Amino acid sequence: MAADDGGTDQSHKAHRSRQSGASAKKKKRGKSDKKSRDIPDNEKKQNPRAFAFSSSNKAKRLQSRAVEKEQRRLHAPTIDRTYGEPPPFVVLVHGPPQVGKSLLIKTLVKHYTKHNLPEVRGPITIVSGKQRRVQFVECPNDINGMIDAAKFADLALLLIDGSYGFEMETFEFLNILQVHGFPKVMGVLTHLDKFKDAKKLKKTKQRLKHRFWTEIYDGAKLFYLSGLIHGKYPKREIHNLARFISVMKFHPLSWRAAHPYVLVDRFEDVTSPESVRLNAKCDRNIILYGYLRGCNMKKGTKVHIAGVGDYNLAGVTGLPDPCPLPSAAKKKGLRDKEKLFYAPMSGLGDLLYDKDAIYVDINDHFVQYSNVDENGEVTRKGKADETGVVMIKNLQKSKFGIDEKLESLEKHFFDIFGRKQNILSQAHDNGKDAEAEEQNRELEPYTMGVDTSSEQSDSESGSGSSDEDEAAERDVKMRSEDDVSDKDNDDVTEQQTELKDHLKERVEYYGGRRRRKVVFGEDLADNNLEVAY
Ligand SMILES: Nc1nc2c(ncn2[C@@H]2O[C@H](COP(=O)(O)OP(=O)(O)OP(=O)(O)O)[C@@H](O)[C@H]2O)c(=O)[nH]1
Repeated sequence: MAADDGGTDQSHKAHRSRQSGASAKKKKRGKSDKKSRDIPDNEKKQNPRAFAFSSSNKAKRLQSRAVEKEQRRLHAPTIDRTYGEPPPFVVLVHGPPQVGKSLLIKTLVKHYTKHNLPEVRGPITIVSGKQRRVQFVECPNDINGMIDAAKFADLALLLIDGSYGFEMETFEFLNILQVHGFPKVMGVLTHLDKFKDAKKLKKTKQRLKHRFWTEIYDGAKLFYLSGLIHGKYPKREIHNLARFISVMKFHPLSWRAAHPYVLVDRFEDVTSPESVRLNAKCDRNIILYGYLRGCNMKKGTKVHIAGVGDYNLAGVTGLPDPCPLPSAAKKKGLRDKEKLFYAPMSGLGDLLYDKDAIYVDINDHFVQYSNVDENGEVTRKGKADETGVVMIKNLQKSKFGIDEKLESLEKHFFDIFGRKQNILSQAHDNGKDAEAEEQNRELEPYTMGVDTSSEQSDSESGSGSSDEDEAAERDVKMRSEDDVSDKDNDDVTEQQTELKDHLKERVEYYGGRRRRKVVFGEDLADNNLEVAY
């Protein structure tokens, strides 16, 4: 039929879009909106005034950002030549005596590893994240120790007794840091629980913060540890500090990056006992263990051991990492079991690596003793004639552990991590300050001398900021690391020349011991002394 043929080429009537009604209106509105949004760029340029900044603040911000970007571009790029797993970053904890250095390290180690550290001795390596290890070191209280420590610190935590104020040790150390490339520096105020009056505490915090900023650079990080809870610093504050350390960016210092150096975390005397017996002062063979930093070390190089002298290396050997990074591939987070640490000098950790052996320390309650009891009977049956069993029995008989042996060696030999008496204090004892000290000795402990009251009134006047703690916390949370660390570095170099010509030292007895207080220029002029609480 004809009707069937026409079926294929039948022309349909075109759709007629609606000209009126709700949907037509909506369509029209959509089109006009689109038009207004797509203003072409050249149109904007034709009328620049219409698109200028409406806020002067915004304009200023944008301009300074542009200048900053430009300046950063002009800086010589720092080349990081390290490859493989980077060695742990060294966090040095420095401060005058009794300020809380050991306690801070113990609390930080507890935070990271959930283990209690019995004592702080030598470097303590911990895994702080999937890609990062940190080594905590307590700075000795003498000037030689400070000089050595300034050479290897990547970050220096300067502990300051907030209840007393700045002490000379802090400024001496800052001066030493200046000539060692100035690593990152952060301040930590302790003993703040000694303040009874909250208002006074707030003012002192602010005063110390501004003084810290003057001495280092504006905006230098200062943490507050408000007191002790069950003999430890508060968890929240330690969490913030640890977070800051974990995310901090460390820029390689150029001299260090070009020279190999090792921070020794363990050493061993391998001289044959016979030659020591024959001559107690014979030349010793010492093995030093530690992470190699900077660049590669060649076998024949001469090395300088700080405080000991220059020596030839008999050999250099690569050992398995005693505290490896967790395998990043498998898991997202860092599980509790993997939180590793390595502190051979502090008596923490189960594994001890030697050149030719690994010592495994097993907890007593996991050990099946096969020792012979008092009656001569074997308490638990084992194969008595096996060599391994005999060796273990011999070990059980040994009177002195490896630690005691090392200790006795140290006494006779040298003390790498020694805590010698403060050379400076000795000098002062003998020198010009002896008189002043003698006078101060007559004063009661806990008294501050003549001008105490004037400062008290001084610290009461003025205004305090209430939002410092919040700001610190916020800072940790919303950290834009790149900007901050870059700024830090720039600021430090700018300010290095301005440090510390304007301060004086005052020796006094406070809190039952001798302290060297820092008195600043303006305080001297005003005859103002600081008061604690
Ligand atoms: N009230 C109070 N006591 C603190 C605070 N910080 C530390 N201490 C106490 O100060 C004492 C000394 O602490 P340490 O950690 O041994 O100080 P240190 O700086 O390692 O001391 P040295 O190794 O002798 O230089 C300890 O008894 C601590 O409990 C604090 O913020 N408030």
